[in-house]
Amino acid sequence: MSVRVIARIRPLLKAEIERDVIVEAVEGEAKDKKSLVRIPNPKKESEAFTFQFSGVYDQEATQAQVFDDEIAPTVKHLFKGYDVTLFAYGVTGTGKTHTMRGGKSLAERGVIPRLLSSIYRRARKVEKDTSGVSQVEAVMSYYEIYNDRVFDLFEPPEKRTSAGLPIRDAGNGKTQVVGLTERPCTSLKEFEQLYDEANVNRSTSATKLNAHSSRSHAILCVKITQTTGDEIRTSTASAIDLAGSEDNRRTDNMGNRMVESASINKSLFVLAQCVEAISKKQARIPYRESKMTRILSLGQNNGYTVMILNLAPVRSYHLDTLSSLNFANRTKKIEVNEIENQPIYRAASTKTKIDGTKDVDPGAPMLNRQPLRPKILSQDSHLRDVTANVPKPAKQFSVYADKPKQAQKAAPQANTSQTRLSVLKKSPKRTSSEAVPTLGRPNKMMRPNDATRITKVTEPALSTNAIEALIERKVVEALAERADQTNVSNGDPISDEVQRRLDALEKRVEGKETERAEGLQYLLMAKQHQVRGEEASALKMYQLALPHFPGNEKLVRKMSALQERIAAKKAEKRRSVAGGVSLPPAPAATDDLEPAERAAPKLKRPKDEDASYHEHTNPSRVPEDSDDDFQYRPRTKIRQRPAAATKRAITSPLLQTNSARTFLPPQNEDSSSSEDELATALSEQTPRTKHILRIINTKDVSQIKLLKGVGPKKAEMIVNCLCDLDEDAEASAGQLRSLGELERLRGVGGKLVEGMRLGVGRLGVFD
Ligand SMILES: Nc1ncnc2c1ncn2[C@@H]1O[C@H](COP(=O)(O)OP(=O)(O)OP(=O)(O)O)[C@@H](O)[C@H]1O
Repeated sequence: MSVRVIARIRPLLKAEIERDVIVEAVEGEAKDKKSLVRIPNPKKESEAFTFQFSGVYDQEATQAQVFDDEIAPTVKHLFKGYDVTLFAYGVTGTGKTHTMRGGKSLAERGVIPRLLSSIYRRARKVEKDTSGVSQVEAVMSYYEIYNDRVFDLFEPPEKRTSAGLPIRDAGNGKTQVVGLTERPCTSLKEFEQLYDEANVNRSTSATKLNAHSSRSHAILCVKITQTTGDEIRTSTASAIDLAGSEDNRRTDNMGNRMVESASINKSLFVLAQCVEAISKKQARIPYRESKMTRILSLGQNNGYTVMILNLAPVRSYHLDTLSSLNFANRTKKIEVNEIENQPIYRAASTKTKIDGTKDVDPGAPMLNRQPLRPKILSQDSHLRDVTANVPKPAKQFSVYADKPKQAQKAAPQANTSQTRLSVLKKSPKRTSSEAVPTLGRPNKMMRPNDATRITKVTEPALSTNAIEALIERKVVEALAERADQTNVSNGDPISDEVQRRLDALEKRVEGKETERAEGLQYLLMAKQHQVRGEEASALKMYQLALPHFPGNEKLVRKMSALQERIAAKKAEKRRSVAGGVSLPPAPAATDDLEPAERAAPKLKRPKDEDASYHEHTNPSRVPEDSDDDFQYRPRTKIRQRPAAATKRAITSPLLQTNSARTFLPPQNEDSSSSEDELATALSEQTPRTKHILRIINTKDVSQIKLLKGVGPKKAEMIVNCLCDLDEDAEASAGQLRSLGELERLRGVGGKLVEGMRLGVGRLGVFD
């Protein structure tokens, strides 16, 4: 089924006024529930755009209503073994944290505490209904992604390492954070205490748009384990409060806030790129370009995914709201595999004693797979209806037989945990020796004379020895994994003196790298602002970057050119105002205006005042003069495409990815054509070349420097060149498409590229 998207419009805040409300929730076809969001066209107020979602909640909607209608139904699926992912998405200050966490009072409690309450209630019911035969346990982990680094929120900040926790792929589209604390949590009270304590560790700060703005993405995972006899079923509910995208023209962020903001915007930008790539069915989805997208794994993960789109109702958010709506519109079309986690069966590890009797090792886990089922494809089907009304498709594969045939006959829909439970109740409890043949295989692999066979139908494919070997391998793997995790979080004790020296060394190295990285971040942001025509903000960024590059004359030259340009524009504006001429809006963004001008009543401004929103998506409207007199000559030019290639302006992540198909003219498709060409070019490369280009195109110094023969200085140089290419109309947004292009970058050359290739080849991955 597809990702279920619901929208929630928050009430007005104190400083907002009723007549600024432009977003409304409207009834759709179903009269009992609102399902449309209506918002005016920023270019023509008389027109409105309408977006349809699975549910739309207006300003009056309560926390209970949102939870009961949209989230509560997922708990049932969680207990059937499906993973559930809930995430709140929206611009800063639109109510994500309010929706997910909520307030302290009962009525104000958000989705997360209500979800936990519901889980505990259901767990008690399961235990009661089975007279204690089924036991349910819940453990929690809670972490944040701050500046693209993962930190455990159950650990106090002073215990954090600057690099954060590593993440790795855990198969099935899941990503695992290594070394994360898991806290068992037996009651709602216990949860609330843990959750509140952990939230103190979350990075929040005041910004102009939100006094308690989340500066990180927070991910709460509740893993529930249901044990019924020898069957162990686990599933995880993940509740994610994403940080909100920020248009820094409105936040006035500076310093750390700006760096955080850049990181938040970048990850949301990657998320939007992922959604775009999925919707265009592209071969490469850029999940790996940000930790948040790797962890969220939208469209890769199995189970149920619900996105809550938080919206502000007022005009000041107009363009951001449209971008969010467009993003959500695409997200709702993403298909997610509706596959429950496979149960694990304990027992069945038998050792034959000398006297011929068998010894049971009850602790040994054994995988007992579900038969494969085809994916159910449906759009916007309601979660509640999925198992209730949609009949399970006929089993098309029989890779592993789950139970002896008799049991299957008694329960024809053997794929749900409920039926499995009922089978367990009906049939006498399995003994360990019976458990062996449950690992049946397809007929073509069956061994007719296996001594452990019980029924003719489900002959075991593996001998007892093979099963034991399999179990042993699994146990060794599990132990190795655990050891791996322990190593990360608790290394061998070392003396205080050594630790002190290590810390000092780490700080020195980190300090230098962070300094440079911070400087580069400011430069990058300055360039982004400049492309958008936000010259005042660009200047601020250059000013912040300057201390990181002392004595850099080129930077100083850039800044003074920019200053002159801003002054000239202001003078021109003053002249035109004095002359009473109403000029069309300058391409420069609103942050170049004086506050009084910014607050000027809409009527006095030309009807095209929101043009800045369209400029970035409509190539023909990119401010032509924005770069001309301010010389941004890329240090490296690459002959690539004809001059007709579109210039791609960079804007806030939401705005940029919004090709705004709903309302923008068709030529906007051009904005993505360079990406398409890039994807095609990349898909034609050899794996080794692709690997190198992928690393280079991350523009991440820490990754690039690891390529053979590169090192930190060269890596930085390469990143600088790529950033320059961002400005170049001929390049694909600073993305390289071939090793030839890489070779031609300043300071790179064929020898170095060949070295990189050999270095990658030596890893043996691509041979
Ligand atoms: N449904 C609502 N009812 C009452 N107040 C709300 C609601 N939604 C949001 N608010 C208020 O709006 C303000 C901003 O909300 P919140 O902090 O949840 O935004 P956010 O989207 O999480 O922002 P950020 O991304 O900056 O963290 C808060 O004061 C919050 O109490």
